[in-house]
Amino acid sequence: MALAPDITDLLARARADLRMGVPIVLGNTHGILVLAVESLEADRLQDVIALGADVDLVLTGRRAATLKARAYDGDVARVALPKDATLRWVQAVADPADDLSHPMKGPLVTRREGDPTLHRLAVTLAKSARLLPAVLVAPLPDPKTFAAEHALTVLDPAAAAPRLGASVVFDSVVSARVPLRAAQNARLHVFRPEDGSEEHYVIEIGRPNRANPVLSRLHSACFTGDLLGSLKCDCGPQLNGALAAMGAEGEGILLYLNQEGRGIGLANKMRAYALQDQGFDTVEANHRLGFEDDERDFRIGAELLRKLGFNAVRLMTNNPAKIAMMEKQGITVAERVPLKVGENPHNTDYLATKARKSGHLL
Ligand SMILES: Nc1nc2c(ncn2[C@@H]2O[C@H](COP(=O)(O)OP(=O)(O)OP(=O)(O)O)[C@@H](O)[C@H]2O)c(=O)[nH]1
Ligand SMILES: [Zn+2]
Repeated sequence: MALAPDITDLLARARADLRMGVPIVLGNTHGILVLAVESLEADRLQDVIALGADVDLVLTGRRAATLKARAYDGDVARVALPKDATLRWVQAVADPADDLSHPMKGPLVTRREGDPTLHRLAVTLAKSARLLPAVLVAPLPDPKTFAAEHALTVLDPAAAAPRLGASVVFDSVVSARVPLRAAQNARLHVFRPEDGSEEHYVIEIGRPNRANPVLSRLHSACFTGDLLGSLKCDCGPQLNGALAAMGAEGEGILLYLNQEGRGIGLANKMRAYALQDQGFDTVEANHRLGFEDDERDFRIGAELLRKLGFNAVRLMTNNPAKIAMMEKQGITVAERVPLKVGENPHNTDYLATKARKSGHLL
């Protein structure tokens, strides 16, 4: 029946549940109960332990490496939850904030037997909810009944897994004229993803000919740099520089993608900043939190360009990964236009790290 939620709707509901600290159920005949560590509450932790099953604290391989725990499953590690585990302990394993001041007392016992497929899916879901990538998992012998008794969202893993990795489909919601300082003939388009994730915006300057490569920028949201004028990165000057260049040419397309913190969200980016104050660089900080260097889905940029009728760009970037992904998605990068602005004493190391570790072009 069309009134019932489909798998995309259920995934959006599951993300909201995890952010609120509500458990979800993955699986139909065999299944698991999943709770995000970031939103875990003490009474829910006790309830999970009281189920009496072997509970796992599932981390990414990156976080496990920092904790020197064996990740038998490669990209994820299943840490056996001690029966006397406290909320503080669980949070300290997941969150690196106190790694240096209160090093974990190990060793952490990780599981190697059993199938980690559902555990991996649970971590992916926590990431897509912009939470720390760490979840508590308890096996459920009868997931459907358990979910019904506790009014929990149930996801069928066979349906959920492909949706989590799929390209997002967008609806064009509205567009209207917004005269900008950099270009008076600008329009803002709002695109809404059908999976319930963040909206993205496109600023169209002039009326570029769809048959020619358009001057473009894929700009990732940076609240601190774009709005506050943070000196820790170069985002604000890049945003303004790109708009100014498009204004000077009389046309261009700036995609403002709400992928804050290279796709980890503002809260996690601030966790990364706190780690950077402890001496870790931008890449190391992401890894300690359990993330990859860059968690953005660059397919979104290509998708939006295509929706607006563009197949070729002159891309303003220093990031070769953006160029490669555009090409892979079938958008021709006719030219790379360097965008070197905004270097200052606070971001010299950040920019140098990006050049050294992420291959950014100088
Ligand atoms: N996780 C994390 N994200 C950061 C940090 N500093 C800036 N960001 C984010 O990085 C993104 C900036 O990306 P872009 O401006 O696209 O930069 P880029 O990938 O280097 O590519 P170009 O600017 O096109 O060369 C924004 O989402 C920022 O919020 C950091 O230290 N950690
Ligand atoms: Zn920034």
